[in-house]
Amino acid sequence: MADTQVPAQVAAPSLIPAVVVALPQATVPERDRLPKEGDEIVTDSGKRYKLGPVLGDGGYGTVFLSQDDGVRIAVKTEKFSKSQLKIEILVLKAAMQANCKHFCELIDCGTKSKEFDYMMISLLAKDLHKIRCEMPDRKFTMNTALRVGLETLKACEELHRIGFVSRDIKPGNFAPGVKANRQSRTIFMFDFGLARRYIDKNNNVIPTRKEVGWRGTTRYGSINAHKKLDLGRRDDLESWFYGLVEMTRGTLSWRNVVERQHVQRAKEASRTSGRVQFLFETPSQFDKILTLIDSYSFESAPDYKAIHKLLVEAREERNLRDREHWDWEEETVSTTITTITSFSDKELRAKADQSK
Ligand SMILES: Nc1ncnc2c1ncn2[C@@H]1O[C@H](COP(=O)(O)OP(=O)(O)OP(=O)(O)O)[C@@H](O)[C@H]1O
Repeated sequence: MADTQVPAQVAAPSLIPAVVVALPQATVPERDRLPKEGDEIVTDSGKRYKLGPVLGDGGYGTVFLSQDDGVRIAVKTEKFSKSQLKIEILVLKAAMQANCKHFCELIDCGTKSKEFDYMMISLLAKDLHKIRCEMPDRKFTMNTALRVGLETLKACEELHRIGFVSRDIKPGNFAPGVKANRQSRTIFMFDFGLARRYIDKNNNVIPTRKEVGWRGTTRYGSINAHKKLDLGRRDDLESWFYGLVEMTRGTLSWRNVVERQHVQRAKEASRTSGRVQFLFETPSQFDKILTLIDSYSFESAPDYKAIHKLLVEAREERNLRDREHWDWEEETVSTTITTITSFSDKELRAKADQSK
């Protein structure tokens, strides 16, 4: 109702400076205003993206469903003054240049002056944390857990290959692609808000800055993160490993521990007296993977191949076959053939229907 203020101005025009009267309120950008469902973003190239239902909320913004030439996509927006999208865009551009397989395509990006930053990226299904929590016993079958382990390890390797560390590796930052893009068996890494370059222009590892602040998520942070040390590739892999154990077992020894310091102690114990409990009912290869990761220093280039080989070995020991369905695909039960649809695909269709 912008018009409601006009009568006062009309009644006493001589009291109001001309510049104020002439300036329509709608043209003044409201600092850090986020868009909402139904709004349209017009990019610098003039392309228009209508924002559909909200897919998720982040710390500084909102992710929306949208469309690009009839293809469903995601639009991530973040408040102008808080935005971490610049680093995310840097990572996604580098990933596209290097033909990485485990990152969203960056379709478009830009800034709505003083209000918000935005980027248009390929659509993903529900993240691995949410999918796991919907599984019986809150864990994946061994077949899916190990395949997810292989896919997410590849994603970490790709990120490191293009010169970045995530510093926030966790199941909630990985998601399968959508069936419509034929990507439901590829796991994508997303959310690079805490990412950082770890190599300089000459491909040398940037020396550790020793103590820095806390980075990441308490449950999955490496022991170095607890010690507030600079984080490198090995720390991403330590976090990856915690996620892998959780997806395989359905729990982590420190799941119900709240205090960050106590979580650190539980992680330290998981290398000594608590190791058996930590790795309970996981493949014997997990113990070897943990030993390998723990042997790396800040500068080490991890041996991704060796970890990959151990995961493959765990699969072979159990005769697990690639042809079997993944936990988020609907099973083909006896003679009743159901369509293989990811949960998220269904939900997205429902969301899109609701907004029609
Ligand atoms: N490409 C995508 N496709 C579908 N949903 C997405 C996509 N990217 C993000 N989302 C959804 O939006 C949520 C928030 O996204 P993201 O984690 O990137 O934001 P964030 O602000 O960094 O979040 P946080 O504060 O949790 O770190 C995700 O949990 C996910 O549900």
